Amino acid sequence: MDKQAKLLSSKLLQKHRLVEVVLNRSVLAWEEAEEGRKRSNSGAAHSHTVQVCEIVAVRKTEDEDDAQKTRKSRKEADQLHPYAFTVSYVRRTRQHQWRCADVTFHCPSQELCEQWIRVTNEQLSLLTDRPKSLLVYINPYGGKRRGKRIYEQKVAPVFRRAGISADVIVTERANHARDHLKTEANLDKYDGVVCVGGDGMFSEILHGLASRTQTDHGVDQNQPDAELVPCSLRIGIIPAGSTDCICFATVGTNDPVTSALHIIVGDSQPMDVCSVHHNDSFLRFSVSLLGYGFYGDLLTDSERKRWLGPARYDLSGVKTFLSHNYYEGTVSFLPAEDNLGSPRDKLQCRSGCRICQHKPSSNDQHGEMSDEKEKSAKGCSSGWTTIHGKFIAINAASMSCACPRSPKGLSPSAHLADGTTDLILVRKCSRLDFFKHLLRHTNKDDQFDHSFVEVHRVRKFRFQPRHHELLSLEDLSEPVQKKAFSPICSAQTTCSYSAAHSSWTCDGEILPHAAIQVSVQCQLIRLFARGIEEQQQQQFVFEDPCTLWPLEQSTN
Ligand SMILES: Nc1ncnc2c1ncn2[C@@H]1O[C@H](COP(=O)(O)OP(=O)(O)OP(=O)(O)O)[C@@H](O)[C@H]1O
Ligand SMILES: CCCCCCCCCCCCC/C=C/[C@@H](O)[C@H](CO)NC(=O)CCCCC
Ligand SMILES: [Ca+2]
Repeated sequence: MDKQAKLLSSKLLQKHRLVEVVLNRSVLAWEEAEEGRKRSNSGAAHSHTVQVCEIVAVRKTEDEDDAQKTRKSRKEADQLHPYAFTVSYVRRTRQHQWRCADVTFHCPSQELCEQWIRVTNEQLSLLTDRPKSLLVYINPYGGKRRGKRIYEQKVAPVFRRAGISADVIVTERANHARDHLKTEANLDKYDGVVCVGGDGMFSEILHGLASRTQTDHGVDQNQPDAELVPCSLRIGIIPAGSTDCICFATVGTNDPVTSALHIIVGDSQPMDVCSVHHNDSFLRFSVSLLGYGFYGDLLTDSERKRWLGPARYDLSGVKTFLSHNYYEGTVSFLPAEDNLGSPRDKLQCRSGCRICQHKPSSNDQHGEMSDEKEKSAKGCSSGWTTIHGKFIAINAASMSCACPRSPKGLSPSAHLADGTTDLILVRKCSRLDFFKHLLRHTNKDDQFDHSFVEVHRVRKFRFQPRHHELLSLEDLSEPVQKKAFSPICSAQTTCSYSAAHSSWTCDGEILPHAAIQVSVQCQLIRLFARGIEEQQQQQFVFEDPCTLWPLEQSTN
């Protein structure tokens, strides 16, 4: 099929200028017609192109405001073009933000106007990746408690314009969305699930959808080696939380309208999910940060300060930094040797990422090894690597974890969908050194370029706190009881403290066990996103802005 072949071509009026408008299978384009340019003595024609896949909707222009505006200032030529249609499309503005722009074309006859609407709609109906029906969950208490307003004022109008129907559930308690998805929701009715909230709310949606998928396929997710079935419904994230790192790292900005437009155009971004087990029982899934030590302590403290909103992280951050705790334990991991990238290669995961498209060899898919191979690997340490040490932080980042606080993230070169996680080990060091390491998360310097930091790209890892190594297997099945904090001032020049153990934060939730086994499930879910676009793909538009809507409101 020739994508360039013209489906329609007409001379129409746009803002009193006669323009040549062309539609083919991939593009809608318009530029001032030659006669118009001659008349107005303007030089070279400005041409405009919109990808058909980025058209939001086309409709007859019936809006009274539009009609009145044009009637008042009608010139002779306009009166010859009394019928109009409006195309709403995606316009890139700054820093990965998208807006919905409108352009209106006036036609000389009703037939021509209707033909344009019909043929454009026919092309849109061929875009089968676009969702028509969505199930939306809103957390009214996430972030600055603006989820409901953000959805109603910024997102619902764009969905309506695109002809998307949405069933909306405003959650009434924590885990409402998770439980509804797990057992009640009739998922056959929907083309996707939308989460309005932060990373914690996203985690609920992920758990509901992934667990439901395993149950429907008879897969027992308690088995650490079970091959999990990918979820068929995509998830859209409308950011309305405190960190929103999953949205930021998959879209490049935390902006509700941009996210809504990625949903409308039917984008699809596969994403790795870590499954976390304690012995043979499933604990949680993680897509962003699994952190022990610094981030575990920070999150534990910040949970008590939820009432402070996003500022709780700053306060708990300072407090945790000043405590300067370290923890002893053993980390074992299975390196992703066949992966194309490495954590320090400075290759960032971007839209259409080559590394995420590379499939690992069949016997290493999902990072799985046969039991025998794995056991022997552990025994002779050829596959698994074991490190014993005292750590200030152990972080596993399955994606960059970029967020407004740290625009390049915890692991700037981590990939969204390569089947690996970046395991970052920060050993005991002075407060000043740890501060320097943290500071590098906010600037261009390499946060891994310290003697006390190492980073490994892995498919699986385990952690055993030292405290537990002396216990029997039966004891290991008991939840870890947090010991009374009993600081021991170390003999170092700087004062560090060793409590018995920390907790793991798993995408912002605290895990009940310190001894965990983690396995990356390659591309278990898909988001309505496309990864961060390279800067040159952004269009910077300098001509007259067409109407951008919904009009900016101070809801964010
Ligand atoms: N109706 C509700 N009442 C109380 N808690 C809720 C409700 N709905 C969801 N939650 C819980 O609120 C927690 C926090 O929500 P959310 O992630 O949206 O915001 P946040 O914590 O401010 O942002 P972030 O996770 O990005 O830091 C989630 O763990 C979720 O389980
Ligand atoms: C001297 C200045 C030092 C500044 C250091 C900044 C380092 C920031 C790294 C931020 C990494 C965030 C990773 C995201 C994790 C989310 O799953 C989780 C839930 O939303 N949020 C946090 O853990 C919230 C984590 C908040 C950390 C402050
Ligand atoms: Ca990954």
